[in-house]
Amino acid sequence: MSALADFQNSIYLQGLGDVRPSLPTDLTRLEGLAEGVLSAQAFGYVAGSAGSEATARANRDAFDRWRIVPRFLRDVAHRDLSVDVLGTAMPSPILLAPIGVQSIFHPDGELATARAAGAEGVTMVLSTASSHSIEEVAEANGDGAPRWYQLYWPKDRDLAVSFLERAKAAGYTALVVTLDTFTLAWRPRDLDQAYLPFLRGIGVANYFSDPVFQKAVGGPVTDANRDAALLHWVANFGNPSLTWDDLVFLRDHWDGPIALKGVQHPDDARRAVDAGMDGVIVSNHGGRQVDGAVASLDALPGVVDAVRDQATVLFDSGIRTGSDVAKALALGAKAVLLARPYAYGLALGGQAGVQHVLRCIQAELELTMALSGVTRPDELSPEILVRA
Ligand SMILES: Cc1cc2nc3c(=O)[nH]c(=O)nc-3n(C[C@H](O)[C@H](O)[C@H](O)COP(=O)(O)O)c2cc1C
Ligand SMILES: CCCCC(=O)C(=O)O
Repeated sequence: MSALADFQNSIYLQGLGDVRPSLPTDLTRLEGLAEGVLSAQAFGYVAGSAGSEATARANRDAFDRWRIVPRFLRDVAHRDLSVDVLGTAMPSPILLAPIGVQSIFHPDGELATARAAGAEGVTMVLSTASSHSIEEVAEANGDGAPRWYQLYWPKDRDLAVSFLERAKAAGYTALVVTLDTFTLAWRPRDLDQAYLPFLRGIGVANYFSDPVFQKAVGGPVTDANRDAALLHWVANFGNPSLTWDDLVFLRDHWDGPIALKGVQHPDDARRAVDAGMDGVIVSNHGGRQVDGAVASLDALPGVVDAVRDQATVLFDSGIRTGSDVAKALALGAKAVLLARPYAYGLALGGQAGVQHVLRCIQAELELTMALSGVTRPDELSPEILVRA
C-alpha cells in the first residue's frame, strides 16, 4: 500500500469519530455542487464548451467505451505510482492542467491551487492567463515544489521572451505551449451572458505586471491607461500567423523541456518531434475550442503510435476519475492533466478543496490499478482494456 490509498483508510477511521468528508469522493458530483456556489457567469465559463458541446460530451463518451478487465493473483501488495515526466519527479502520473482566471472560482485563485499542489507534491502547470502573477504563484507553491509554465504565445515576441524569462527565474522547469487557443472559439454560454473575464481585468495579471507590456502601454497600468491596456491585451493575446518554423524561436529562448498542448493529429505529433519538442499533450481543450472535434481519448492511440519513444505523450480532456487515468495510461499516455474537477474543488473549498480532489483521484487510481492486477503506471497497457 502507499500513502495515496491510505487516504481511503483515513476517511473510514474519521467516521469512527462521526467525521465525514466535507466534499463528495465521487468527483463527478463536484460540478453540480459548484454550480450552487458560483455566479452564473463563472459557472458558465468553466463548465461550458464550444458550440453545441458535442466534443465535450464525446470526451466523456470515449472513456465509457473502454472497459477495464481486472486480473488477480499477481501480488499487488507493493504499489508505486511515482513517475518521472520531462525531468520532474511526480508522486503519481497526474498534473494540474493550466486553468486561467482562477479568481473567478475563489478569491485566492491560483494561489490556493499552488498551495494545494505544493502540499501534495503534485506538479501545477500555471496558465499565462492566470489571475495572479508568475512570481506570486511560485511563492505560494513553495521552494522546491515542482511547477511548469504554460505559454499563450503573444504576438509581441519581446513579451513572449519576457514571460519565459520570468517563468525560468521563478523556478518553473518545463514549458507547455498551447496551440489550440490562439483565439477563443464560439462559446455560447459565455456569449449568451456577454461574459469574458479578461475584459473585466481578470486573467491579465501576467501582462499587466510585465515590463515589456507596461512599456507598450506607456507605463504601469492605472485607471488612466487601463482601457488601452485591455485593448493591447486583446490585440496581442494570440498569434494566428504562427507556423511550425516559429518553434525554433521557442527552442532558442527556453533551455528546459517543451511540450506542445492541443495535438490531435499523428502528423502534428511527428512535426513536433521533428521540431525538437520533448513532449506533446493530446488535448482538445476540454471541447472548448472545436465543437465536433474528435474525442481526445480517441486521438490518443494514433499520436502515441506516431511519436513512439521520441517524445513524451501526455493527455487531457475528460479525466474525471482514477479509472479514467488508468485508461488514458493504458492507451499510451505517460501522465494526464486533471482540469475541471480541481477548478470545482477550488470553488467549493479553496486550497483544501483542491487537495481533496487530488487525494481522491490519486487514491482511486491506485486502488483501480491494484484491483486490476497492476502495481506501476508503466505496467498499464491496452491489454487491460476491452471495447464496451
Ligand atoms: C476554465 C478553464 C480555463 C482554462 N484555461 C486554460 C489556459 O489558460 N491554458 C490552457 O492551456 N488550457 C486552459 N484550459 C484547458 C485545460 O487545460 C484542459 O485542456 C481542459 O480543461 C481539459 O478538459 P476537461 O477539463 O474537460 O478535462 C482551461 C479550461 C477551463 C475549463
Ligand atoms: C483566452 C483563453 C484563456 C483561457 C482558456 O484557455 C479557456 O478558457 O479555455
